[in-house]
Amino acid sequence: MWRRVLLKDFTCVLQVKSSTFLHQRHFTHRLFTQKLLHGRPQPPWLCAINSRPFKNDSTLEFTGNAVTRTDIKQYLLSKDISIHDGYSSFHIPSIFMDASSRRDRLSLFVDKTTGRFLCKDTLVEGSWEDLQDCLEVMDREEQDHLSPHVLLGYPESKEEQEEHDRELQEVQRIWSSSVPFTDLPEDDAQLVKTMFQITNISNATLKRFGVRLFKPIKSLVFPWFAGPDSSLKGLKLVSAQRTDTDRVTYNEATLPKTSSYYNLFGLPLVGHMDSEVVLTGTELDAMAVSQSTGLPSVALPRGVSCLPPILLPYLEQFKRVTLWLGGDIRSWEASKSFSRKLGLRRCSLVRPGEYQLCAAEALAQGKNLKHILRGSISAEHKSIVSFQQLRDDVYGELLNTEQVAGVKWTRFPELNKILKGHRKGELTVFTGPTGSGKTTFISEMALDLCMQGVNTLWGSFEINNVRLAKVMLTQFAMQRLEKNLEQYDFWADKFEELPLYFMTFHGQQNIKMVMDTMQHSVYLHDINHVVIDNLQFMMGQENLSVDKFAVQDRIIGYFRKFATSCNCHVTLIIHPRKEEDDRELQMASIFGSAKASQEADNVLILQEKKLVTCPGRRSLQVTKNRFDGDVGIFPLDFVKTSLTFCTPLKGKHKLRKVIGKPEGEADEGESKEVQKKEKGAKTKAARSTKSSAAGSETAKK
Ligand SMILES: Nc1ncnc2c1ncn2[C@@H]1O[C@H](COP(=O)(O)OP(=O)(O)OP(=O)(O)O)[C@@H](O)[C@H]1O
Repeated sequence: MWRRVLLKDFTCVLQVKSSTFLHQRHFTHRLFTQKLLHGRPQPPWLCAINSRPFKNDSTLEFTGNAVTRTDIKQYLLSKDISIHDGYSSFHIPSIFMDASSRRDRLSLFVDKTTGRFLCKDTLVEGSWEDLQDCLEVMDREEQDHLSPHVLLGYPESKEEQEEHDRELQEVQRIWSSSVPFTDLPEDDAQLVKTMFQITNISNATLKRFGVRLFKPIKSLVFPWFAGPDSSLKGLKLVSAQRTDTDRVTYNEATLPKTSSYYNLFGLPLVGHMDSEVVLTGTELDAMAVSQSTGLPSVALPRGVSCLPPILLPYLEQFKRVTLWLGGDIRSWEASKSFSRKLGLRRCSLVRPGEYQLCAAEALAQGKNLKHILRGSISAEHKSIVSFQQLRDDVYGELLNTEQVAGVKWTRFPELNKILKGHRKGELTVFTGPTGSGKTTFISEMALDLCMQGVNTLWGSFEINNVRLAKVMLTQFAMQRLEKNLEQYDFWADKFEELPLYFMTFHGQQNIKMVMDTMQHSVYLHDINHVVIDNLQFMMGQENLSVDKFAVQDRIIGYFRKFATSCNCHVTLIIHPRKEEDDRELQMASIFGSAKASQEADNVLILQEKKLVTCPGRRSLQVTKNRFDGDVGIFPLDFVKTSLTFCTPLKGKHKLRKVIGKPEGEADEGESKEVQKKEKGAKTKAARSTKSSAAGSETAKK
C-alpha cells in the first residue's frame, strides 16, 4: 500500500508505504527524490531487488544501500549524536521527541547493516537516506527535533482502504467469536488440547498468552497485540490434523497475510528489564518454554523460514538470546543463520537432540526444558576445534542422513536419486546447448524448491522478470493461463505467497554489485537459494583482454565464496564454451581450468538430442556431485502446455547411475556409453539413409 506524502515544510515528495508492523500508524517511507534535498545520488541498492511482480503491497521493506556500519557511525558522530553500539543496531536519542521528553533514552534504532531506522517511542521508521535527510534538515533549520508527524499521509486508494478495512473486520470478527480457553467447559478444553497434543500446557499459560479457540474451523487463535495501545493487529489460526502414522501436523493461516504478518508472539509479556529471551519457531513452543522455565519467550512470526530485520530492534534489550527453533536440521541451520543477524556474541543455540525435540514436544514428553536450555551451545565460531567439540555435530549428521541430504524435489525424483537433495551452501553449475531449455528447466527446478519453503532470489540478466515470472507461473499452475485468464487471479494469489524475489538487474552487470545485492538479500529475506542466469552477463565489464577463462574462473570463485560464507545455495547457469554438433557436452565444455570445476559442488548438464534412444529428447546429466559422488543421467520429456519437464513413463527410460566413480571417470564412462550408442545409431542411421537414398534413387529411376 504505497502512499505519496509530503515532508512537511520541505515540499519534498516522498513515497510512503503503510505498514501494519507493530504500530497503529507506522510508516515506511522511501525517498525517491532525494536529490531535491541535498543532491545525494540514489544508492544503486535502492533498485537492486524487486519483489514479486504480482504483489502490490510489497513485502519488501527494502531500502538497503551500500553503507557500512563504519559509515553510519561516522556520520552520526559527525552530527554530535551519542551512540550506543548495540547488537544489530546503533541506539541513538530519538530525533522525533523534544529533549525534555526523550531525556537520556536511546529509543531510535539504526540497523547496522542497512541503516534503516525505527523510533520505538514514536514508531516512525524509514531508510538510512531518510534519517540523513531529517538530520540535515534539523541542522539547517537549527532544530533539536522534528515532529513525528513530519510525514503527511494521503489516504490510501479506495480499493486498498477497503481491503485493509475488510481484513481488520475479519480479524475482529474471528477474535470476538473465538472462545478463551478458560471459558470452555473442562471436557471440551481437554479434547482440544489432546487434538493439538498440548495437554501439558496449562489453561493458565494459554490464558496468559491470550490463546483462544475458533470453533467453526476447530483452530487455535494466536493474537497479535502491538502498538502503544496494545491493540489487536492480526492473528494466526492454527489447525491440527492427525496423520496415518498418528503424528499431528499443523496448518496455519494468518491475517493479515503471511508477508505482512510481523508478530513476535509473546512480546507483550516481556518486561522492560528482562535481559534474556528464548526465541522459538512456533507459538506452542514459546508457551511450553515460558511455562516450564519461567523465562521470557517469543515465537517468530514465520517460523524458521525467516527473521525479518524489522523485528531486530525489539530484541535489542536482551543480553542473551537462546534460539530453540525446532528439532530438525532445518531449524538448526536457521538458528545458526539468525544468530548472525542477532549478533553471535549473545546467542546460544539448542542443538537438535537425539530425539529431535522442539520445546512443545519436549514438554509433552516430560523432559526438563531448563536442562535442555542449559545445554545450548554458543553461536560464536571458534577457529580451532577438537573432535570432542565436533562429536555431537557428526552424530547429528549420522542420525539424520535424510535431512542432511537436503530438500528433495517433488517434481524430479530421479534427481533426488542422484543428488539426494538440495543443500545450503553449495554451488551448482548448470549448462546446456544454446536454446536447449536451461532457463526453463532451472526455473521449474527452483520453483519446486521454493514451493517447499526455500527462500529464493533470481538474478535473471538475460530475460526480463516479467517473462521469467510468466514461465514460472505457467509451471506453477501447470497450464497456459492465456487460455484461462479467468483463473489468473487464483494462481497469482497463490504464487504471490511463495518466498520468491527477483533482482531487477538486466543485461551486463558489475559482479560486485550483484554480490552486494545477494549478500543484502540474505540479510533481509534469509535467502537460501540464489539463481544466476547467466554468468556471461557478469563478464562484460571485466577486462577481457586478459584470458576470458581466467575471468570466468575468478567470477565462479566469487560465487563459491558467497555460497560458503552465507551458507546459501547458488545455482549458476553458464553457456558452454564450445558446442560441437556431434558430441555431448562435458565438464570440459564449460570450465576454463580444473580450478573452476573444483569450486563447483554439483555440475549439471542439460543434454540435447544426443541420446539416440529417444530422439529430440533432453536428458539431465549430473557429472559432479560432491555430496556423495553419485553421478548419472536421465531423460526428460518437455510438456509444452505447462512448460514443465517430466520423466518419460515407466519402462520407457532407465536412469543410468554411476555410483562412486571419480568425476572424470564417470564422465568418460557416460560419454563412452553414449558414444557407443551414438556409433550404433549412426551406423543404423547411415544404413537407413543409404536405404532411403537407394529407395529414392529407385523411385527417381
Ligand atoms: N525440452 C524442450 N523442448 C522443446 N522446447 C523447449 C524445451 N525446453 C525449453 N523449450 C523452449 O525453448 C525456448 C528456449 O528455452 P530457454 O530460454 O529455457 O533456453 P536456454 O537454454 O536458457 O536459452 P539460451 O541458450 O538462449 O540461454 C523456450 O521457448 C522454451 O519454452
